[in-house]
Amino acid sequence: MQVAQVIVDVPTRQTNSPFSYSIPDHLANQVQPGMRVQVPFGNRKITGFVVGVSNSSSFNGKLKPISDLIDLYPVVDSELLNLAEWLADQTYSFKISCLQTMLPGGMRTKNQKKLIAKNQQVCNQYPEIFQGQPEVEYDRQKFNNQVLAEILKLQKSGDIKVEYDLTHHARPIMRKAYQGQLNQPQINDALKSVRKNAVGQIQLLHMLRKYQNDILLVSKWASLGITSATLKTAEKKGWVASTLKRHVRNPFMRDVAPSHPFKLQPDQQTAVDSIEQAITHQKDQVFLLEGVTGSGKTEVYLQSIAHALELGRTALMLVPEITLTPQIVGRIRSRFGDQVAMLHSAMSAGERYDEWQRINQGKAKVVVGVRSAVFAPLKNVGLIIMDEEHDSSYKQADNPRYQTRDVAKWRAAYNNCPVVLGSATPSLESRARAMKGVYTLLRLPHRINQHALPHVSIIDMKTELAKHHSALSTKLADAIQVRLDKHEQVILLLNRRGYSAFLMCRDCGYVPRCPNCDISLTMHKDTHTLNCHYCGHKEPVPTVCPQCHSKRIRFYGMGSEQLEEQVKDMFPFARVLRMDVDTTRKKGSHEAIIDQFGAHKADILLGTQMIAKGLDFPEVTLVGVLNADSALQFPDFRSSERTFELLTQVSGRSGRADKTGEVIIQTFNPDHYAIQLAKTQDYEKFYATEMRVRHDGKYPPYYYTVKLTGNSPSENQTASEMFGIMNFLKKHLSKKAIILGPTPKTITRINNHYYYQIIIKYRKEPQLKATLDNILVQSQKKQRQGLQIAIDNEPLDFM
Ligand SMILES: Nc1ncnc2c1ncn2[C@@H]1O[C@H](COP(=O)(O)OP(=O)(O)OP(=O)(O)O)[C@@H](O)[C@H]1O
Ligand SMILES: [Zn+2]
Ligand SMILES: [Zn+2]
Repeated sequence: MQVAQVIVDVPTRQTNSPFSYSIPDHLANQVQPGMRVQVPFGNRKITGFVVGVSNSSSFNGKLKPISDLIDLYPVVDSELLNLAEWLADQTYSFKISCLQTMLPGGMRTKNQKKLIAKNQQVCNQYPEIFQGQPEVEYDRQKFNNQVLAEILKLQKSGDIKVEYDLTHHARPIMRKAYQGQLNQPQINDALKSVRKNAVGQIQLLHMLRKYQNDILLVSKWASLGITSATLKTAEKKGWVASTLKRHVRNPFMRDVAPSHPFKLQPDQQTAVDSIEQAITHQKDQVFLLEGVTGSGKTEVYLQSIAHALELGRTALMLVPEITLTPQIVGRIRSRFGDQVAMLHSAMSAGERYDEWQRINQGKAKVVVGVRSAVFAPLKNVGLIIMDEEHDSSYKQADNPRYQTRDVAKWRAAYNNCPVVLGSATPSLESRARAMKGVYTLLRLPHRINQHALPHVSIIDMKTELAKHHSALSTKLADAIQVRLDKHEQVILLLNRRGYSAFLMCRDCGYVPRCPNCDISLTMHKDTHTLNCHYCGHKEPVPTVCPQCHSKRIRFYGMGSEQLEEQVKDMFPFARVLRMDVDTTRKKGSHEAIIDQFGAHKADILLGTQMIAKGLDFPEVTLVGVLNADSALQFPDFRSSERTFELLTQVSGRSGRADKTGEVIIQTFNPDHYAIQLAKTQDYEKFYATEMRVRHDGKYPPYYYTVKLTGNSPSENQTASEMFGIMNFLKKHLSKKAIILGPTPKTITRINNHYYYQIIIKYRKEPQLKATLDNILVQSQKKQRQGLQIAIDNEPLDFM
């Protein structure tokens, strides 16, 4: 008898040990690791992942059989199964959530499946499956066990393809299409009969010769030079027939002209050589590519990827949240064309599934994507790149709370390939590792063609605001005017981190707060509501103060919309584009804004963090930062690092080509070292200064850290449970471990749950792993009593 080891999905009773189930005869030799199945559990049927199959069982007694298959082929390969094991261990989470994280969103829920016959012969040979149709819906009720076994065999041999139909999530898009109806002699006859000046029809007939009975979308015909008017005429003559065809979703949305590799500059060449060496010799070496903004890091990535492809291997390139990447994606596609697959959060479930399939089937050789793409089912990986490796979007905030960098390194070790971590402002963790020789440091200290880094000046807004009340300092306003006169371009950054627009009564100081959370409500002008960003609570904007009935209840803080109005008032002839969450909600609008700015159809691009990174426009010679320090007030040990990074990145958008760039930074903390060092763009000095701060404060990278968070509807319960956990930790860890807390979190109440946290800082704690594993197991019992516990290994912040 065959036995399957199954990781089951039972909320509040999770465990990392698989359960054994017997494999019923009709599924003998068909159940494989990496498939999802349905199994009985108690008196329910639940989903599970098969992680192993064996021929006997150590379990004495009768095993329950697997009830049914959810997948007809493994959706997770052996590499990813291994990875899940490691990930669960690393992040103190359950294997089931790791496995689910690896699948594209649309596949996590139950979907209809389609069976597609390889060819007509297969279709005819198995009428019990296909009933004469080339494609049928997989309906478990319709097929008995014997037919199911047959389907599984045919799918294994490649005679049947199984596709997940995401109809419920993303309907297939059907578009008008035309199909040729003529054979070659008929085409010849038609050509003789048609008038000489009917150019369109003649052209169409020639196309029919080539495409015969193919069904082509109207858009495809158009690209061949055939108009829909010509097609309609041809339809009347019976040359073509109209029909509908499934439009294959193209997440790139537009074609990209091919590009060629640049001749590398010496520093770039040295970097590419080292990376290529590691690819060729299959070494899982980690490189830190530290290059100032505009030093040509992207070109290094592209040529290294090309090398991996030449050796018949694949490449994975990770980028921060996609808002900043249309330009980068364009550059990759222009080099590698259709071999590129893309995975990011702005794509629909259907698009992501299509791309996932292309990768899984080996059709895509280069994957570009955000954090979750690190789980792309690429085989034979030859190179992994992480652009902007310091970016905070690489850490997942929910279970499993993984750091993409660690997963990338794991996969590199598994595939014997190098990892390239690239940044102008590497995370202190990575740079410290490079100093120790754990990573290989590659540096690009100069901009391409020796272009100078832009000149940066700092404006003290305290003195500025004493003089006048404008968001733009005199110096910044003057500098903008100069650019407008010279017909150059300007980028203005409004730093939104830790900053939002709120309502306040001018008479009594009343600020509307969320009834469920300890936080003030944020003003949303587009919907004209006050929203809570934590629980989703919404209420109308009051016209009188609920506390003192004054009418002087006003809106405070500057949103990008207000900034746009002010800029337009000051420069009535300037063409201004605004990029923020409101203007980029519609699909493709982000690209549209960037294209427009790139084509110099606007003079000023203003926006939030999304404009800070990755943009490469030669005409931009001025960057203004409206409020550099809104992140500095955060009680967060990384706030200086974040501020320095952001200022360096956005400054790097200025003067990237022949024209010299200028940057003007407005701040209330002109003397803060993060701002002073951003002025000289001196990463080395920043690194040295910040390392001292981290050393003195016993912060990473000198200490390892773990954050434990607990929440429940009762503040008393949360606090007392967290005290219990603290005592447990004290008992099991050494005297050297630093245990901070429990303390209420910065925002203690969210959605009427009370949050407390404990921070552990340590250098060496052999008992830590076992202790936290114990807490993880206990957390399931606590959860049933209403307390949620989260363990965050190496948290991004202590807030
Ligand atoms: N070897 C080269 N010769 C000529 N031009 C190059 C070369 N390498 C890169 N470039 C060009 O120089 C510009 C800057 O390069 P790139 O955008 O790759 O830098 P980067 O370091 O990735 O930038 P950032 O980190 O600031 O976004 C680009 O326009 C790029 O096309
Ligand atoms: Zn009031
Ligand atoms: Zn709320």
